[in-house]
Amino acid sequence: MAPHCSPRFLASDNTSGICPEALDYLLEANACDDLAYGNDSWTQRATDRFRSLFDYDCDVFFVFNGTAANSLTLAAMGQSYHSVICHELAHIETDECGGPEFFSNGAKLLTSAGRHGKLNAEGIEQLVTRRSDIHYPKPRIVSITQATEVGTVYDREELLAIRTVADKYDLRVHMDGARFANACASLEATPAELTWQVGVDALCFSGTKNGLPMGEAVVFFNRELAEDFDYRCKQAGQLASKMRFIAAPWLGLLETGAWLSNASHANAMARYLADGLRGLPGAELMFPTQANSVFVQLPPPVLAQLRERGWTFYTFIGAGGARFVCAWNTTVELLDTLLADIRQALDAS
Ligand SMILES: Cc1ncc(COP(=O)(O)O)c(C=O)c1O
Ligand SMILES: C[C@H](O)[C@H](N)C(=O)O
Repeated sequence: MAPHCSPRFLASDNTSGICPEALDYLLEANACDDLAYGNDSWTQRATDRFRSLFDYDCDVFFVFNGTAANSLTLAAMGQSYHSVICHELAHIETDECGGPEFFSNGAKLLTSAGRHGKLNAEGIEQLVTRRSDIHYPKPRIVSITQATEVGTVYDREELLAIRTVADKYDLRVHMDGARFANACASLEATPAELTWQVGVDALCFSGTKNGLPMGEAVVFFNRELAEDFDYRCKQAGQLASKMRFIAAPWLGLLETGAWLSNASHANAMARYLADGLRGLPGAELMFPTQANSVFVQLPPPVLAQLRERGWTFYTFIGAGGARFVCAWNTTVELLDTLLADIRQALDAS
């Protein structure tokens, strides 16, 4: 890291830079002019690579960020009079500023609680069967976040249980995969095993949090839902004219395998941080650390002390506590410095 950089950014994996693999491919794509609006060779190669990665003839689109990916995908999966069932801590509920409701022209989000930030079949069924009258926005979509907003993951059995209840009530399954790579790494499962093989209809796969400068892939396994999605993107201002500069870095992640190694490293760093916190009197871990984020309860004076020392972390992610997120470039040295600062602040509090 350059000497002028302040490395104490653990608020989000969004604060990380571009990983080398993505940057190499970006620079290669920059060497020549190419066609615009996704007609370039890099976009074709990247979308083909996604079909190879998932071992499925899926439809793939690139948009700039995760809120657009989620909002436009949900709009494509149902009608304005439908509702979307999600967890009460879901990003689409808490942090997208009404984007899903706006782009779907009014679909309502119905929220359910669930242990460790996860929806479960019982909670979904309760919302679906609560009412059947014309005044109730008809449930049509279940949205799950994998890995979840609190750093846990859905295993295959949990995903299959959700698919079973979705089939029972003719619901479609959307997956917010802002940290999908972290879930694959955590569960040592293939992308196919965690998506179409367990009945996911559409996945919003984040590249931004995985080492890209920007860029999310919307992957439709249920291709009927993808009809005219390109027009939906264009109208929403999400059709990149120089799409090759999203596609090429994505290809870099996929062709080199960095998409998985970056996630594995981030997960390992989160486990390292959690292990260090576990031994500290006054620090209370809030959730199992199954992906790349760590939620911990710390006394307010300790949080204030950490901020004074330049550490960045979020405390608004709905579950309380402080969230530290590790990324592809997080180091043990950085975490040791954080742990030492936390230890010192706890001793002083
Ligand atoms: C779980 C989850 N979903 C979606 C998003 C949306 O991403 P963006 O901030 O790029 O709109 C985020 C944030 O980064 C997120 O944490
Ligand atoms: C919460 C914020 O919107 C962002 N999704 C993040 O995880 O950092």
